[in-house]
Amino acid sequence: MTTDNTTPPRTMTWVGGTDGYLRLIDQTKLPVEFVELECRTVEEVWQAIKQLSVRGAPAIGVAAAYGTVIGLQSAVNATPEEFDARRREVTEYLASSRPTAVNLFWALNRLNRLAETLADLTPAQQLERLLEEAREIEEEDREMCAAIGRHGADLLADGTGVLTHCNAGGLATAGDGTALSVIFAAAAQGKTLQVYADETRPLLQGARLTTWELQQRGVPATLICDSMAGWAMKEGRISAVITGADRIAANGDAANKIGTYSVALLAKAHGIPFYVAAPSSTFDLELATGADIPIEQRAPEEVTHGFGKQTAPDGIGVYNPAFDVTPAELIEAIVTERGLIRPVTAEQVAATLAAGASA
Ligand SMILES: CSC[C@H]1O[C@H](OP(=O)(O)O)[C@H](O)[C@@H]1O
Repeated sequence: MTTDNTTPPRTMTWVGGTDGYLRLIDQTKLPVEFVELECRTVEEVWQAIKQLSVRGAPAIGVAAAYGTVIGLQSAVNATPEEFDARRREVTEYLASSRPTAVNLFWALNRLNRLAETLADLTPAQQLERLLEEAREIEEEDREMCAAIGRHGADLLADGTGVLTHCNAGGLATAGDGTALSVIFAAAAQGKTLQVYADETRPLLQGARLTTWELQQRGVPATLICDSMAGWAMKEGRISAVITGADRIAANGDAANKIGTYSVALLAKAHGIPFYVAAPSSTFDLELATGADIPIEQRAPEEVTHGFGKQTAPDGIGVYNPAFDVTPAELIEAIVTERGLIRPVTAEQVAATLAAGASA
């Protein structure tokens, strides 16, 4: 619930039936404007993911699932062969939107695997079933967020100063978030927390989105520049760090927003536990380690012209990786909907994910 006891706005909502559309909060406009986009073509969904109107690994997966349904609407009266060809075209197109968050590929693969079992149905019947699966993916994510909160809340003691990086809140998921779900759950236990939110350059998800969510929920929050995290730790303001993740390898190495690795090193240097919160849909067990996690490189203008103001000379070279990888040995525990992965080892990852039933 928000401070005025209302339910927080949903990151996205499917409107209608198989001929419906996806309505989503345009996160590039927050926190100054609350604007919702109506995506009625797969190109609009692709663009919304690419430009971070919808962002955050789980939210990207849910949006891509609904985007697949939208992309198939034009083929609902085609032959089964044409419908299948269109599905492969649409899912490959959506997969090209962003490379790092594995939830995107996990959702698309889930729909494709389901479709392969529906060959006896007409395209219209298949589309009904694919929409049902997209709705299921959304609902499961909501439930995983809640379970992550339950499993992680006890990690944060009353009076904790918690640092978080980027936004791993409700806006990044279909539910209450991952890292923020742990914070919301701990606050709901009556604990007093002081959250320090890294602004998270260059796109400022922390400054724009995490602070907005925490204010909505009445959780005390302080905004800091990314460069202030180490000093805040040195001053004793921080006693725990928790972030989200976009792709976690089989050994527990975790890709997350650029700057997370630096924060994890700072936490280690100050003896502060560094936690990652993520659902099982964020794990990529085909990767033994984080060495091969694809890191998205984004446009130089995000650094030199952030939100319309030029802050660097024309022609300067820019390096703008959107993610980095934190090695498992820097992570105290990974909070999943199936419990804590601690210690963070390949064996513990496998054991926890095999636990199956969400708590
Ligand atoms: C709950 S996943 C959130 C995760 O996604 C963010 O990346 P982006 O804003 O580029 O989609 C960031 O890495 C967050 O930790």
